[in-house]
Amino acid sequence: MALRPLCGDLPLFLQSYLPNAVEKGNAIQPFITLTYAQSLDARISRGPGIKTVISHPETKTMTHYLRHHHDGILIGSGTALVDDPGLNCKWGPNSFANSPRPIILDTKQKWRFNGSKIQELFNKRQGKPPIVVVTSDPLIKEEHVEYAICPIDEATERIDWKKLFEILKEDFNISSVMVEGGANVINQLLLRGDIINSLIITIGSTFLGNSGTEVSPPQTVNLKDMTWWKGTTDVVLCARLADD
Ligand SMILES: NC(=O)C1=CN([C@@H]2O[C@H](COP(=O)(O)OP(=O)(O)OC[C@H]3O[C@@H](n4cnc5c(N)ncnc54)[C@H](O)[C@@H]3O)[C@@H](O)[C@H]2O)C=CC1
Ligand SMILES: Nc1nc(O)c(N)c(N[C@@H]2O[C@H](COP(=O)(O)O)[C@@H](O)[C@H]2O)n1
Repeated sequence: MALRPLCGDLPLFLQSYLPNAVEKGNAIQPFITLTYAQSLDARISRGPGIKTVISHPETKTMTHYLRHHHDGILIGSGTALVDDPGLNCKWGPNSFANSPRPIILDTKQKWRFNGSKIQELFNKRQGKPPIVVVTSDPLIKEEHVEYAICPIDEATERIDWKKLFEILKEDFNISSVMVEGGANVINQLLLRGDIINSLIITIGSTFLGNSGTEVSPPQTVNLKDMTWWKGTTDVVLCARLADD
């Protein structure tokens, strides 16, 4: 379905939270934006396995505008398996050129490009082929997929985010990444003020209830540089993670 036109005041509202060309060019780390849509009770879906629309069409367009401004878009395997998202950019005249590279964090190697929405869009030249993040040489290598091999942190049994973003910049020329979720990924990265440059949260005017998938980091997280946009049914918060 076609997107609504972008609300006229959003580009200026978002401007100082978008990847900056000068910063991008000089940094070792890519510019990282953490962005998602949540309900008033901090749920990002109605429950496990349930793809849930929270954003109003005008904030959905904003998400595609954000996609246009990033080289890569990262999600966890939970989201890839449940939502089968397209992760392309429908904003602007050329979906292929405007789209970020989908990056799927799939250390357990469960997600397949073959048969996915990402493949369907790639075949129609409306989206880019994905980079799949793994911890060792993948058991199955799919055509058109590139693999980022990222070491696992022995203590946490998770990949080291800093290392991953360095690999994406160094080996794949990805200078900016928009992280879209899901909850597991967001709850980790809300604690990483050392990595996250911008936080952009759409808040829909609905409660999804306590069986919904919750975004809530394991400890207090303070924000700085907050600014709010108000749409028809949603508000958008732009901020940065505070150092404390
Ligand atoms: N409303 C919104 O904006 C969004 C909503 N969602 C929703 O979120 C839900 C999925 O969230 P989750 O189940 O939490 O899954 P998730 O998408 O956060 O993926 C979790 C998986 O990613 C991998 N992973 C995460 N961090 C890792 C690390 N540091 N190292 C290695 N592997 C790592 C693991 O395999 C883990 O099981 C779905 O219901 C989806 O619809 C997802 C994205 C955005
Ligand atoms: N911005 C936003 N609003 C919502 O209401 C959502 N449910 C999401 N979900 C994210 O978008 C992905 C779907 O992308 P495609 O439209 O298929 O390209 C989904 O997987 C979540 O990451 N986002």
